[in-house]
Amino acid sequence: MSDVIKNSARSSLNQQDSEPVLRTDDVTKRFGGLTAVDAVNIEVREGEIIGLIGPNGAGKSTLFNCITGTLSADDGRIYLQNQDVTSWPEYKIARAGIGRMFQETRIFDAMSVRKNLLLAAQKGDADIGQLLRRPNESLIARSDELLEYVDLGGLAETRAGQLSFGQQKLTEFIMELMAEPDLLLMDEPAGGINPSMLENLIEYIRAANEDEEATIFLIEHNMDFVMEVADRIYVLAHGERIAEGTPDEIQNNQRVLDAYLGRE
Ligand SMILES: Nc1ncnc2c1ncn2[C@@H]1O[C@H](COP(=O)(O)OP(=O)(O)OP(=O)(O)O)[C@@H](O)[C@H]1O
Repeated sequence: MSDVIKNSARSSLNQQDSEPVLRTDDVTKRFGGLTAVDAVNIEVREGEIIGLIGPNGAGKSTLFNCITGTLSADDGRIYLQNQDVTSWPEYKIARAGIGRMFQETRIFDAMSVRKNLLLAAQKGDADIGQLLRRPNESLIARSDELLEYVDLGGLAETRAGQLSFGQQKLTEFIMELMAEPDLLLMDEPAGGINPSMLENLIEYIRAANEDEEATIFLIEHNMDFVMEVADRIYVLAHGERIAEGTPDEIQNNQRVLDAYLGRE
């Protein structure tokens, strides 16, 4: 599996022509006198892997929270698949096709990996008892397929609490994919992952992107990781969008370097 990914040249996929899955139009969020997100415009197109970086306190999490409806934006608009979702509640945005993977894992330790995956696939009004007692075959097949993806094939019946932190993160990643989101937001996926596993994680994210057509928007502090995995990167500093470009462009952008050195 990983060889397939390694050998497949990163397709340019004509993403420039694809539809925006997510678009923010001058999104602004204030906390008292502090403008945490200041008229930020971003666009994530179908099939892209987009990075969101910036120094501590730049407004990255606040922007994510506005997109998912966890916080409501004070100004500006947010569009999901061209639909204005700005004032929608969080549950409705989640149902509209946004998945979110957090830094800390949210797995049920006492349940098997498989049950965690099946639960993650549930739609809002599913009968959970029924889902776990008599899961449908296609969901089981999908959970098997995704477990193979991240090389956790043998662990379906293992109690999730027995997995290592890295394995739990991978489980959480495929839990999100079970629900087939139009857009997956990932909050520091590389955080806490040991260095030897980082290359694998990059391959898994790319595999999901290429084979599952998952569109991914991720916050990341690990520069090597984000430069390798992302097609394009947005940079925030003090709530403002200060740059957008390919990893090469961002690495050579003086304004970005200054922001990280505290010169902004
Ligand atoms: N609920 C809140 N109430 C008040 N201020 C907040 C709140 N949430 C965030 N802030 C402030 O807004 C600014 C942006 O914070 P945010 O967490 O979005 O930044 P970040 O880029 O995600 O930072 P980090 O990389 O450190 O996680 C910071 O100054 C932070 O202190």
